[in-house]
Amino acid sequence: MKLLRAAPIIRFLIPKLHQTMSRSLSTGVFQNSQPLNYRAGGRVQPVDSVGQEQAYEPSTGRVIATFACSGEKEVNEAIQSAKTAFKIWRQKSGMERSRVLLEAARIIRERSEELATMETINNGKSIFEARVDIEISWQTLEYYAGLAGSMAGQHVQLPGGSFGYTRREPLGVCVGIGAWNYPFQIACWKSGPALACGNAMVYKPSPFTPITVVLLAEIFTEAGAPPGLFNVVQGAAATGEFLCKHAEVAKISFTGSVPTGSKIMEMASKGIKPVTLELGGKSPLIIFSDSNFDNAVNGALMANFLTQGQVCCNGTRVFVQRDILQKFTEEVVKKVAKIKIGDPLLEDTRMGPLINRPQLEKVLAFVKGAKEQVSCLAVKMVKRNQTAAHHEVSLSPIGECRDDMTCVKEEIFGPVMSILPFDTEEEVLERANNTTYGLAAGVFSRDIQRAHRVAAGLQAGMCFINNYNVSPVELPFGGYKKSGFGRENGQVAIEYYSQLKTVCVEMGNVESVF
Ligand SMILES: NC(=O)C1=CN([C@@H]2O[C@H](COP(=O)(O)OP(=O)(O)OC[C@H]3O[C@@H](n4cnc5c(N)ncnc54)[C@H](O)[C@@H]3O)[C@@H](O)[C@H]2O)C=CC1
Ligand SMILES: C[N+](C)(C)CCCC(=O)O
Repeated sequence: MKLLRAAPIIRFLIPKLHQTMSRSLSTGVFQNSQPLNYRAGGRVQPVDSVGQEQAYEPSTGRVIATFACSGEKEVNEAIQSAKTAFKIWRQKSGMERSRVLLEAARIIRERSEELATMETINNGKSIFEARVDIEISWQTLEYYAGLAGSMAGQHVQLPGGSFGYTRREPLGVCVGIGAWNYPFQIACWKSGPALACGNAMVYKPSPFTPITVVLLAEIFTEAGAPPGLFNVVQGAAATGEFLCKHAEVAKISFTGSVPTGSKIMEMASKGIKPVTLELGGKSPLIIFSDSNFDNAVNGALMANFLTQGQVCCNGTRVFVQRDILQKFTEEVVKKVAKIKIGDPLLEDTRMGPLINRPQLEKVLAFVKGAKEQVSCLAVKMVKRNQTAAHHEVSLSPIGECRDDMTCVKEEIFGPVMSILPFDTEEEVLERANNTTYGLAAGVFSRDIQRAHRVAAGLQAGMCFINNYNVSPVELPFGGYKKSGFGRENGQVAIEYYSQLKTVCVEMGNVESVF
C-alpha cells in the first residue's frame, strides 16, 4: 500500500531532479563517477581491458572521465547480452517496439536540457546547438517508432492457387561505431532504425565522447526495452576491431573517417557482414550571382561553422560566381567576425572549442599552409584559457583559393571555409565534382531550372537547394564515392537494418521430374 502511494511521487520527482541537475552544471564542474559500459540493462565495469582512455571537457582541458577500453571478453559479454535481448525483441510486433521507442523519445524530450548540457560539456559545441541535436535525436526515435508498425512484406499469387510472400526480418546483433562530433545524435540515427526493425545493438562511441551514449542506454531500459537490447562498450580502435571481427555480429554501421571506414569494410568482408559507412567529405557549395544574397551568405555560414566546423557534410568549398565574389567575401568576413566564441554553456555563445589539442593543431596547420599559398583572410583568431591551451578556436574564411590547394582538397574538420571564384555553370559543376568525396553539396540560385539541373549533375548523396545542413529525419542521408554507402534516416534506412525472407507455398502436389 505504501509503495503504491509512493510511486506517483517518485515519478514526479525524477524530472525535477534532472532539471535541477542540468541547471547546476556549469563549465568546469562535471566529473564522471559511474561505470561507462552498459549491458544487460545496467552500468557495469568491463571484465577485461585493452588499455585506458581519458575523456576531456574541451573548454577547460580537464579530464572528466578515465575509463578502461573494453577487451575481447567484455565485447563478447556485450554481444551475448544483445543476443539474449534479441530473442525477446524479435518476437515483438512492430507496434510493441514502437511503444518502447516512443517512450524513449518522450524521456529524451523531458530530459533534453540535461542531455544537451552533458553533450556540450563533453564535446564543446554550444548549448544552443546541442539542444538542436537532442531535438533531432528524439525526432529520430519518434520517426522510426512510426515506421515500426508498418514494416511488411508482399503477397504474390502463383499458378494453381500456390502463392509466395516476403517477410522483412531483423538481422540480429548490429554494431554501431560512432564519431565524436554528434555523440548522442549519431547513436540515435543508428539505434532508431536498428531497434525498430527488431535488432539488438552494441554501440561503441568515440573515446573522446563516452558520456551521453550511456544515458541513451539507460533511457531505452527505462522506456521498457528488454535488458541487453542496447549495450555500450568503451574504447578506441582495438575495441572497435573486436566488435567488427566478432562472428556473431550481423551488421556494422560506422560514422567516421575514410581510412577507418576502409579498415572496417575490410574486417566486415571476412565475415560477409553488411556495412553502412558514413564517412568524410569536402563538399561543394555553389553560389550563383542571381541567388538571394543574404540567404546565400547565411547558407555558407551554416555550411561551415556548425560544431566548430567539425561536421562531415560541411560545404567547405564555397564556389562563388565572380561578379559577386568581393561583396560575398566581405559580407562573410563581417558576419564571421560577429560570431560569439566562448564558454559553450553560456546562452549567447555560438561557437565553443575544438574537440582537443591534436584537432586544433591539425586545423591550424591547414590554415598556416593556406596562408603560405594565397593571401588569405584569417578573420578571427581567439585564444581562450591560455593555460589549458586546449580550446583555442580560429575562424578562417580563406579568400580566393585555388582548386589545387591542400586546404581545398583535404577534409580539415574545423572552422575553415575556402572561397573559390567561378564563371560558368559548366565549369563549376566539373570543378565541384572533381573530388574523391561525395557526401553533400549545395546550390544557391533563384533560377529554379538551373538549381535542379545543377543538383542533378552533382555527384553527392545529399544535395541542398537554397539552404545547407538542415537534417530532417524523414530524408535519407549518406554518401557517394569515398564518402561511403548505405543511408541513414528516411524510410530507406529500414532496408539497411533488415533482410528479406521469401516463403514459397505449394497448394497442390509435388510434381517430381524424377
Ligand atoms: N566524417 C565524419 O563524420 C568524421 C570525420 N572525422 C575525421 O577523422 C579524423 C580522425 O578522427 P577520429 O575520431 O580518430 O576518427 P576515426 O574514424 O578514427 O574514429 C571514428 C570511430 O571509429 C573508431 N575506430 C577507430 N579505429 C578503428 C578500427 N580500426 N576499428 C574499429 N573502430 C575504429 C573510433 O574509436 C571512433 O569510435 C578527424 O580529424 C576528422 O578529420 C572524425 C570524426 C567524424
Ligand atoms: C546534423 N548535421 C547534418 C549537421 C550533421 C550530421 C552528420 C555528421 O557530421 O555526423
